Amino acid sequence: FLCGVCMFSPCLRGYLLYDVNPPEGFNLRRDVYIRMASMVKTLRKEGDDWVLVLPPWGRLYHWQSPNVHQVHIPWGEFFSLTSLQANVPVIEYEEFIAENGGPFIDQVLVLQNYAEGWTDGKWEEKVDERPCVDKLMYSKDKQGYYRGWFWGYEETRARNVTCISAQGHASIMAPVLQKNITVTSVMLDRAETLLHDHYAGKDYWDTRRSMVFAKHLRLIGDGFREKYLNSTDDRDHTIYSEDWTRMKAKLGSAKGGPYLGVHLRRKDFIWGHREDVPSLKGAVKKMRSLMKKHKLDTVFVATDADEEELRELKGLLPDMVRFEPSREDLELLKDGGVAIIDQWICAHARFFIGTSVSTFSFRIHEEREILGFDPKATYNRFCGDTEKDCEQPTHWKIVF
Ligand SMILES: C[C@@H]1O[C@H](OP(=O)(O)OP(=O)(O)OC[C@H]2O[C@@H](n3cnc4c(=O)[nH]c(N)nc43)[C@H](O)[C@@H]2O)[C@@H](O)[C@H](O)[C@@H]1O
Repeated sequence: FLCGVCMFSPCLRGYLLYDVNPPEGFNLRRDVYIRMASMVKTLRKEGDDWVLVLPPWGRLYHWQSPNVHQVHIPWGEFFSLTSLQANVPVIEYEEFIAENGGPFIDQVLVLQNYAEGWTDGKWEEKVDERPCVDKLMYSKDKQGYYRGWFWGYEETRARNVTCISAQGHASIMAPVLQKNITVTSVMLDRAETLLHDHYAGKDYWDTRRSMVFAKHLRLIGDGFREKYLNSTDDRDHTIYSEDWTRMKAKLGSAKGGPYLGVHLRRKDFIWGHREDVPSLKGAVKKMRSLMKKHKLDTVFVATDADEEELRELKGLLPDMVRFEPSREDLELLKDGGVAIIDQWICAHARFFIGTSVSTFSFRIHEEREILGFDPKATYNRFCGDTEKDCEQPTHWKIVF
């Protein structure tokens, strides 16, 4: 077992696995990674050799391109593993299977909120083993092992599944794992239940900076910028270092390419008729006024709009530039790769405007913060057509 054994004998490795509520999208999942990385750092402070197992990407609600195989996707397809590893020890799930001698997870802890909510309206950090509140997404097989989604790996089994009510920061789980768990592999399911240890502090930013996009995606984005947007790092003062520990651009140093970058979130953001999301007409009006104000002739639009809305948008804004991969490229890049390239291009624009409370837009803000853009050119969002108090996004200043 793990507790403190490293001081006296060869260290056993603890594997921390995790998963997130199925409907959550790509960019919230990237945020949960930051919380889990922080927890592994806390666990390692005691000297134990914990490693974070990267949950394979797949079956995401928003990744709907037909006939593209989108399951069992390793993190290396989207992010630079060496960069992640320079922050905290991580391994891909298939490496875990190899190291662990098979697809067995010793213990799954399903995190849940307290059934009674916050007692007396008072916030306190707490964690307890409790009966499961929701229907368990795991079922016992004939041999007594638990089956579950497990990122689409049908052969994976858990030896034990328990529910834990947790309220607090990610690291409140560290003592639970250190004191009570005498196994080598633990999976936290519904890991989004835990909060950030210190949102937007140094540790947050270290992990965020380590989430360097995979090189092939950056290269495709850079090639597109040069070819269609007249944008190169030299001219735009956005020189990037693959080694994130050396990437310390001063805010205001980046100029960005001569285009307006837009993230226009649609689909489920408009189905709810949200007050803070504009009509296409409203959005295009805003784009035109920003282009005029910032003397930009080109606009790059990243959007998840459906076919019908895209047609309407093209009619309203015939000169917009979009990244539209061929069928073959889409099969290689997958929806996740295309999303990253869209984000990368938006991150290099002279001026950026995104969509209210979209984590897709938030991740672009962070990327621009890392590249050294003036916050005024980054923390902007569309307002709903009739929205009265259109509060703009918060500037989360980078900390080195
Ligand atoms: C309401 C909530 O919204 C949350 O979405 P939100 O924060 O925008 O952001 P995400 O969590 O990333 O989910 C949106 C997904 O839609 C696609 N998508 C959205 N905008 C673009 C775009 O401009 N370009 C490309 N290529 N793809 C886009 C992409 O797959 C992305 O991961 C969801 O995570 C939750 O599940 C929930 O639906």
